[in-house]
Amino acid sequence: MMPITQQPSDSTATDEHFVAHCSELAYRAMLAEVNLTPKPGLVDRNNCGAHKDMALEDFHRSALAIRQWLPRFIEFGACSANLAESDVLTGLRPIGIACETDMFRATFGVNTHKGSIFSLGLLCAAIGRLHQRKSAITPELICNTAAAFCRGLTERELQNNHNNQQKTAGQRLYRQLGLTGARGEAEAGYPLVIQLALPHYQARLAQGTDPELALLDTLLVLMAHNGDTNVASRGGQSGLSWLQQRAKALLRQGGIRQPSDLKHLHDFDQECIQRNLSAGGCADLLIITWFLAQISHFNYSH
Ligand SMILES: CC(C)(COP(=O)(O)OP(=O)(O)OC[C@H]1O[C@@H](n2cnc3c(N)ncnc32)[C@H](O[C@H]2O[C@H](COP(=O)(O)OP(=O)(O)OP(=O)(O)O)[C@@H](O)[C@H]2O)[C@@H]1O)[C@@H](O)C(=O)NCCC(=O)NCCS
Ligand SMILES: Nc1ncnc2[nH]cnc12
Repeated sequence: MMPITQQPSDSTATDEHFVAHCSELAYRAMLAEVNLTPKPGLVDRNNCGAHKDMALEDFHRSALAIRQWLPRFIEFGACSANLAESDVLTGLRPIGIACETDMFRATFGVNTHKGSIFSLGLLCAAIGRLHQRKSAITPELICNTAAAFCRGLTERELQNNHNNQQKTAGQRLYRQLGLTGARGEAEAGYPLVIQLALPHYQARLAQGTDPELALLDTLLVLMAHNGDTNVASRGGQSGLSWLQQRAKALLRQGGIRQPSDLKHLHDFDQECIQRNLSAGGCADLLIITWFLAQISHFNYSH
């Protein structure tokens, strides 16, 4: 994997270019995911999947609202580069919450990208920190840095959360099923992306698979392995196990390699709609996978 190479310089103009470029890739990652079709249970160009309260246009408006915050995450990561990693999240969170507020304003209160903001915010801040410290910028280093920002997060917000009456879906599902959700993935350094989804996507591309088919196949890999709290919140443990087994079975049959395989995804989509299951957490991890794949191509010198 080719790292983003860096040479020392004090040029503000190239820094601005760097921030703008990475932000644009993060924005395009959200569009690449939501426009990808057909995705089982998720919102796409064909339908709203298992969702009754959101459609493609909501995601486009939401992504536009988030776009303006992406440079802020990178800049905060750069500004806080001298802080200990464990102190970064405290400063990053208010920016994430303000970005969430803009997302909810753009969607009239619907949760389109809450998980995506959390993950993209962490990764963008990690990129800003690595850039400021003149480090190489690889997917592994980015995710390790995000993990270091989140050290102790699941313990603080999930394990030690007994007395909080106002539990989020993630906190409730941790108590019920032990799922650590978006926090657990981040604190572990996005292992599902780094060890499974990203190598899978890159291998498919290297084999010459059409990029959209490669991304759909990668979504199946994520669905087969992720303890997605959105799926569990809608379908319980049995819904989550069903979805994982269904994705595994499709992968065993060869996955999505050619256009004729798409009929399997259409069937899977109808079954998810019938069962009211949507893998929003997998969609977020797919956004990150696409984003990191682009970042690893970007050969930047400053
Ligand atoms: C730390 C937060 C993520 C807190 O969130 P919460 O306690 O609610 O935690 P989770 O439920 O665990 O996760 C929240 C969202 O994360 C996505 N997600 C779920 N599982 C995973 C996973 N295994 N790995 C990664 N990401 C995961 C998921 O987001 C997506 O789905 C949402 C749409 O689904 P939908 O079914 O419609 O959901 P609802 O509308 O909520 O319910 P329904 O009524 O419709 O059924 C969409 O948001 C996708 O993005 C989970 O929803 C974080 O929110 C937080 O603390 N934020 C503050 C800002 C911050 O800290 N920022 C710091 C860095 S910038
Ligand atoms: N396409 C999508 N459908 C539903 N939830 C999502 N969260 C992120 N992308 C999504």
